Amino acid sequence: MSTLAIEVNGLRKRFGKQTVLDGINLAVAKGTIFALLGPNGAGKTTLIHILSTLTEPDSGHARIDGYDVVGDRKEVRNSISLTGQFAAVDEVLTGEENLKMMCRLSGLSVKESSARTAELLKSFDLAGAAGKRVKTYSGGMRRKLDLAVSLVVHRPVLFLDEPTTGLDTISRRALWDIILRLKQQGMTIFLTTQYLEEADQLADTIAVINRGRVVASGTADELKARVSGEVIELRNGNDELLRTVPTSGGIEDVRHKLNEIAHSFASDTRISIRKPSMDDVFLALTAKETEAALV
Ligand SMILES: Nc1ncnc2c1ncn2[C@@H]1O[C@H](COP(=O)(O)OP(=O)(O)OP(=O)(O)O)[C@@H](O)[C@H]1O
Repeated sequence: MSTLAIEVNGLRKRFGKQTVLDGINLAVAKGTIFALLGPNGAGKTTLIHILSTLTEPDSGHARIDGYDVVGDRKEVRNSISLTGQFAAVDEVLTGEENLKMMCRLSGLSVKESSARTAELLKSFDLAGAAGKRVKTYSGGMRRKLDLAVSLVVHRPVLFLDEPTTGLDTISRRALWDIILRLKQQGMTIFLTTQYLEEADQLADTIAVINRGRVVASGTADELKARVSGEVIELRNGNDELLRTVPTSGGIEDVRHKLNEIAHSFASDTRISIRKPSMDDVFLALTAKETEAALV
């Protein structure tokens, strides 16, 4: 049996004249978290739609748990849960009513539905709000409920399209904890995000997508290593970042870089040298692509 939950080979998709996916290749191991990172319009949602059988590719192949997304649509649908950017819950109903309704629609008996609903409300920390109408929920509570609704029936692969977009830091961290717990339970999780920190914190493997192509993939550390050397950071007296400058980290290069720029900064400017962050990697990779496309 394959150890891969998701395999994508040469996937292409056009909308009219626009090539949205331009030959995507990916592999996601079972029981891992994979993050697809890319700017607005990079093609992330389109790829999730193809992998979850909502859209057909023009060419190429993709398999979920061994099933082909075009040839075995029913099997693929039975292997996945999907949570989109906008919650598919009924706002007039309470959280508990939404969950029970989804349980019943998924074929559980009344008794099973009550038990599963209670279990999900507890594990998503929504028990206190179970009897409140969803329209009174905060963004974080809604997102948790949406995720809980998609997990009524256990499926091995979970797709999360920008799960924490628009949430505050506390709600974002609460969702990260839930996502990590789902991985511990053995799920494979494929998420898209525009947040580098999210990919860095959660994902075992990351692919950076830009203009419909994977421009880099690997672990967060492997990607960071692609931006060679170190980064000089300059901050003012209030610890506000003024500028970052890439450097090899060697004494000669650091001296040279500082000599070049020192005269433009106030005398109380502080410097530190650090390893590249995911932000540096992302900017370097997507900027390179954009430059290439403009030549
Ligand atoms: N059904 C469609 N018809 C025409 N164009 C589409 C369709 N779906 C997506 N596109 C275009 O394809 C491109 C990629 O869109 P997609 O939603 O996949 O990007 P994304 O990376 O998910 O971006 P975002 O982070 O903004 O959601 C965009 O230019 C979008 O306008």
